Order: sequence, then C-alpha cells, then structure tokens
Amino acid sequence: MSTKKGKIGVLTSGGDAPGMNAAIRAVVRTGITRGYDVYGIRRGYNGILHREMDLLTFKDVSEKLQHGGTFLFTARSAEFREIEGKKKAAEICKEMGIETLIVIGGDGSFTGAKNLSKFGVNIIGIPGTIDLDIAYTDYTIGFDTAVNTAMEAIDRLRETSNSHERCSVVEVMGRSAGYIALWCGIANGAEEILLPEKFDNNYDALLEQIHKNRELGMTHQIVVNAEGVGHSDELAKKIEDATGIETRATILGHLQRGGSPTARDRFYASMMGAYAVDVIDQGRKNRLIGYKNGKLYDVDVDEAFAMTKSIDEYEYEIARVLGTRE
Ligand SMILES: Nc1ncnc2c1ncn2[C@@H]1O[C@H](COP(=O)(O)OP(=O)(O)OP(=O)(O)O)[C@@H](O)[C@H]1O
Ligand SMILES: O=P(O)(O)OC[C@H]1O[C@](O)(CO)[C@@H](O)[C@@H]1O
Ligand SMILES: [Mg+2]
Repeated sequence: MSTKKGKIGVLTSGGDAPGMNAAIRAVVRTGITRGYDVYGIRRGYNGILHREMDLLTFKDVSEKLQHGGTFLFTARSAEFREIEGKKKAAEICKEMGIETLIVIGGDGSFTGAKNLSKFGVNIIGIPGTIDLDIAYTDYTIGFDTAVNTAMEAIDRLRETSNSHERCSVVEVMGRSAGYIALWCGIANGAEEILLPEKFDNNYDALLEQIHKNRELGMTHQIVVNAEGVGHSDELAKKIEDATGIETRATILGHLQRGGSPTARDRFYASMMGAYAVDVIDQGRKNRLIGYKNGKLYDVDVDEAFAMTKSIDEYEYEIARVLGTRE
C-alpha cells in the first residue's frame, strides 16, 4: 500500500553506534506522521541488493529507543563498493518505488550514498558512527555513549593501576580517528595520548616522559592509545623494558560500541531522524544532516565531502598540558 507522498527507505551501515535505533524510530514515526510509507532495510546496503525490506509501523519501533545496536542490523557491504553493486541497488530502489533512501552510518556509508545518488536515488544521510570523523558535523550518533563507556572503563583501570603502581596502556577505538582517544585523554586525565592523526612514532620521547613522570613521583600512569596507532601489547612491553615500570595493556575493543545510548545520543538521534524526514518533505535532495554551532542543519552531499576536519590543535595541546608533569 502506498500513500500519496511516496516511500522512504531507511538503513544502518558500517559499525553500529548507540542511538541508531532512536534515529530509525524517529524516521519511521515522523515519516508516517508526514504521510510517507517507511521501509526498514536490513543489513545495510546488502539489504537493498537482496531486497530485504519491510514496511514499518509506529508499533514496530516501540521499545527500541533505549537500546544500543541497530534492530535493522548493519553490514559492511563489499558488493555495494563496486560500480555494478551501486547500479543494481539503484535499479532495485526504483523497482521498489523507494524514491529516497535515508542512510544512517559513517564516512564510508556516506561515500556509498553519495555515489548512489549519481544513479538517481535521492539520498539523505544521518551521521551514525562512534568515530566522530565526519567533517561537516560536530556531532555523530554514538560518539557520546562510546566515549562515556571508554571513560568509565579507564577510571576503573586507573584504580587498579594506582593500587599496583603500574603503567596502563589502554587502547580505544578509532582506526583512523583519534577523537575517542582525545576525549578520554582529557576526561580521564591521561598522562599520554597517542592519536593516529598526531603520533610521530617517537617512542623514545614517550618512554623518556614516562620514566621522568615516575621519577617525579607519579606512582601510576595511563597511556590512552588509539586503535589506529595500535600495537598496545608491544607498547606495554617496551615501556616495561625501558623504564622498569610494570605495565599492562588493555584493549577495550567492541564493548565501546554497545550499551544503552546516553540522553544526548537519544536526543540528537531522535531530532536528526525527524529532521531528515522534514528535509525530504520540504523537497530538498541529496542532503546530509548535521549539528553545528548549536543547531541542526542540512548540507548538500557534494559540499559536505569537500570539507575536511582534523584534531583541534588547542584541545590536543591542552590534553598534553594537563597530563604531562613538568
Ligand atoms: N567508496 C565507497 N563506495 C561505495 N560504498 C562504500 C564506499 N566506502 C564505503 N562504502 C559502503 O559503506 C559501508 C560502510 O563503510 P565503512 O565500513 O567505512 O563504515 P562507516 O560507515 O564509515 O562506519 P564506521 O566507520 O562507524 O564503522 C561499506 O561496507 C560499503 O558498503
Ligand atoms: O566492527 P569492526 O568491523 O571490527 O570495525 C571496527 C572499526 O569500527 C569502528 O568501531 C567504527 O564503527 C572503528 O572505530 C573501528 O576501527
Ligand atoms: Mg568510518
């Protein structure tokens, strides 16, 4: 059954992020309220290619808001990366009558969406990634929950580290983005932070600083290491060998992606989901939804891709000022 305003498809793609469910719920409920049929597509872009989609009702999205993960499932689709995959996806969207596709995902998912738009599918992107690595927006769904999860874990590590007078290397997620590491660096008062965007592989300087800190009376130290720098076990061994300080490595891994979303993630995911539908309703095409300077906004997908973002120099400097001893 189709209403006069047409069909919207919604999918989640890339790594799951807490708050994705809240965004889907908002898309469905706002979509229905504004007069659209909303189809939930399962398993990211694979779900288009395999026609895995169902019409969603108000009731279908009950009891989802408070849960992490994504009830639509997610995937990293190799087939969709190929031109043929995108062509096929566009044909299926047309055949199913899906005029607009709402993609909730990260930078990779948005690259896919941008490319799909060139085949005539109207795409709207909602930033959903714990990595916070999308240039046009200050906020991405899931980052707040993930960074709070990592922060709590590091607080716990600090207690055991302190009791044993050890050094702790803790690896947080971010293969090419250091935002979780930067935020934990400041929020946990880490003595050292290693970010993929910044670390110059000068291990000698790092080891010297750790040694100096101990001489200055620091009984324990936390080194927050981003996944993109990695090799945490090796680093722990290097520290122990070079400084004599007993050192342990902890890789927080995928536990940072799970968990009930924070109020902030629920709130902005809900607002972005609703806003995405209203952008469609107002006839704007191929837009990405963002949050900047305290406001929701939407930007043309090609314009958004021309923007770049890097670690804020001042935040990075202060993280180091606050963590380093004399
Ligand atoms: N260049 C591309 N062309 C077409 N599709 C792409 C491209 N890059 C990524 N995608 C699609 O988007 C999916 C998700 O991308 P990716 O694995 O980079 O995650 P993401 O969306 O950046 O999320 P996160 O980084 O939070 O895990 C890919 O598996 C692929 O299907
Ligand atoms: O779940 P996967 O495929 O191991 O991906 C891990 C990657 O996904 C992210 O968690 C983002 O979703 C990155 O920080 C990390 O590098
Ligand atoms: Mg990404």
